[in-house]
Amino acid sequence: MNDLSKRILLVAACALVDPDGRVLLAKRPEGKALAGLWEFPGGKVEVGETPENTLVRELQEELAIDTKVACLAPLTFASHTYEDFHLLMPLYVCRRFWGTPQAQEGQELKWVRPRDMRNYPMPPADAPLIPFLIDLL
Ligand SMILES: Nc1nc2c([nH]c(=O)n2[C@H]2C[C@H](O)[C@@H](COP(=O)(O)OP(=O)(O)OP(=O)(O)O)O2)c(=O)[nH]1
Repeated sequence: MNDLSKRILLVAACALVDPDGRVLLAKRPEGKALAGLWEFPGGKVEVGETPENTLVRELQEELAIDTKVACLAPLTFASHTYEDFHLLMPLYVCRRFWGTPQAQEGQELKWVRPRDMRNYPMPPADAPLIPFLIDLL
């Protein structure tokens, strides 16, 4: 199968930033694809959603925090071919949210400085995103 015959999966991801310039990573639970890897919170963009809507929903579902579309700033994106699909993943930055992130799905959470992210194994699509966060923060 060549790349062009794969479906494009649109996933919205968020770099939540704390006042110290650290970014929240979540460990993908056992049993899921890419289990054990550290990822940015987010998820698939559902029919009828904008990527920003998706993030407001996912941040509430996964972390029980509230934010607003206006608090999500686009930073960059990932474009990566996996075996079953091609991932297109816009990455947003969010510094303004309400509540303290608490894992709602048993995921381990960690606030990590971008320069330390190389110590946290991430999905292959995510590696090219790290330099953008290092530059920003
Ligand atoms: N949320 C998120 N997903 C990522 C990242 N990097 C990366 O390759 N992905 C991939 C993993 C999944 O294939 C897809 C996200 O899908 P998802 O989190 O909504 O769905 P999932 O695989 O957990 O499965 P499910 O909800 O359908 O059970 O994007 C990342 O940094 N954050």
